[in-house]
Amino acid sequence: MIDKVRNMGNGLHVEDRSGKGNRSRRRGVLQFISSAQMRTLDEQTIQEIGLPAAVLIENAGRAIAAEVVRFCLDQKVHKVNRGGQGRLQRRIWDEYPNGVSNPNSLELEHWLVLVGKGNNGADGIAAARYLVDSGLCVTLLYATSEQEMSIETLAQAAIAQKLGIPSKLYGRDDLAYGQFTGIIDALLGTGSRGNPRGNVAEMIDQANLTGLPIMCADIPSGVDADTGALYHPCIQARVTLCLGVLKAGLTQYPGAHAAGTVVVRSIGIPAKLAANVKPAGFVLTDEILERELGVDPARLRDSDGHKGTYGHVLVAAGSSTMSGAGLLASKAALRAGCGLATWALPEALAPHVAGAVPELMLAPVGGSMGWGAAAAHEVLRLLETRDVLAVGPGLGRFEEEGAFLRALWEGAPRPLVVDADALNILAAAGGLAAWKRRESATILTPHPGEMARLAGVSTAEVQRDRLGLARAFALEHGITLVLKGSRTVVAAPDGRIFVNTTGTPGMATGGAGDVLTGIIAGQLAQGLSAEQAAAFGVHLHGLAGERAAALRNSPASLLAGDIIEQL
Ligand SMILES: NC(=O)C1=CN([C@@H]2O[C@H](COP(=O)(O)OP(=O)(O)OC[C@H]3O[C@@H](n4cnc5c(N)ncnc54)[C@H](OP(=O)(O)O)[C@@H]3O)[C@@H](O)[C@H]2O)[C@@H](O)CC1
Ligand SMILES: [K+]
Repeated sequence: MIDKVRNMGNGLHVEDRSGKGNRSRRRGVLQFISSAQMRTLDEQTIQEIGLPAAVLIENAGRAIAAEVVRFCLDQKVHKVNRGGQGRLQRRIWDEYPNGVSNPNSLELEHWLVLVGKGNNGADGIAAARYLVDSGLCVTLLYATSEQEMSIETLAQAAIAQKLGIPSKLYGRDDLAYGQFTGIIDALLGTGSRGNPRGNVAEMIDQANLTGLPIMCADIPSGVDADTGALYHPCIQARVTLCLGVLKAGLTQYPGAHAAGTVVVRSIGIPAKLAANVKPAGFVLTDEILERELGVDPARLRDSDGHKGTYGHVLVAAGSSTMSGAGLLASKAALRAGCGLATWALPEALAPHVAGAVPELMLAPVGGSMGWGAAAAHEVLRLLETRDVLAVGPGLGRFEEEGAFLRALWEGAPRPLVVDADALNILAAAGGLAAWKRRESATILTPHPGEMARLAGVSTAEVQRDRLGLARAFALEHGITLVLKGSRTVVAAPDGRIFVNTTGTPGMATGGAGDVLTGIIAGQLAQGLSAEQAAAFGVHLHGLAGERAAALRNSPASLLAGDIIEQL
């Protein structure tokens, strides 16, 4: 199966191209691995199985060339559409994507291939051969002389020379970029280390400056394949043809942005070998939810179920200036399918919100003091007859906040979701290190700023390696972590990682996090485990956000409450 992970706004869209036409669906089993794992897989295939490197490179070259042809034809269809020439459009689609297209439709294309000295460069040269045979003009631009090339790259360069494919050596030969229609970046792949240097760095800068569409072999040169962090300089691509298995760094920003549309294609690594590799993580699709997490995405309900079957969520949230947070979280829990929800809130707030959500029960706590140590004990008493506690949205900061949260953390014998202000209280009190480790399921849902406070690092450090940090944190503290932001990362305490595929930039709006907390708590109440509830929760939250955004004139107009209505 060929999977396509398409960048649309901040979302991650998976296309399955195995069927007829392109159906944009979040389907397929998409796992990602590190660059070290990929190198091991390459080596095992070559050395243990005996499949020559040249075969893998041949497959890689053919896959890259096919994607370039596809890209060129897509561009033509786009242009034709604008000109309204429907018949020509149909003709192009008829010949696409099966086999090599009519060379006439590609003769004006002239692609420049940037060739590095490693095997990534070899892939680029192999691609050049297939492109020439498809009717395109191609020029190779070598970063280094032959003496520095890997054995495979040298072999490919010799073949290209015999075929008369034009080539230049960077720094020695003049080159007019104006003649080209596109660029293949085959400078650096999984063997890349640190900031691109020397000729490679100059070639990256110049390629970006041309404004031409860039297609990357395997990864964009300058992206950290494991974290998605950018080195300097870094290719800014239109498409990245990822070879063999999706690389972890392409799932996270800013690497995901530099990569553009990511297409994952097989290069002939035997499935048996690939199956032995423990993935670094999974992209959340329906299949992954079902296969890896045992979640039924259809959310079927028992025909003889009653409200007690689906659990009772208790939300401890809200303050006089942030009353909406508790309402949003509680209502989202109900819409997520729990049977009942109770909102524990400061007594003074209760009269102002009574009746706002008729399905919701209110439990005023804390007397005239509001939130404090005494309120915590009332919350724990309420929890005796409820299934899940979510704490934090709109809570604010208050005296006795550490004692309040510690009482809940150590005293709640039920699944607990900790969000927003409760995360900051947890960080300020040093609770993760000092308090008793919880036995029941615990989910923390920080955004990058809250994560930074919890981990004692800067926000920039969190964002530099979201996958690595989330995994290490969940493992160390035995909790399930939902690290929010584009491509939300869910890390389970056993070290498994899931990257969310749904959502829209419109969801960057106040209250959206409170809604997520409610959805996750609602799933926990229905009996899902912490990692099931967290992963399925972020998936549902994003889907609902997409639907809600589509109903508005602009995604920018999305309100958190709209997300709840689309659950
Ligand atoms: N393995 C296989 O058999 C197969 C591999 N395939 C393909 O090959 C890719 C991996 O190939 P690879 O291992 O040769 O590494 P690759 O990234 O091409 O080059 C690294 C070279 O660049 C250099 N260099 C490093 N960092 C640098 C920097 N910052 N700035 C400047 N230079 C830098 C470094 O040399 P150094 O500077 O250390 O002397 C090193 O020699 C993989 O992504 C895939 O596309 C498959 O398609 C088929 C089978
Ligand atoms: K590359």
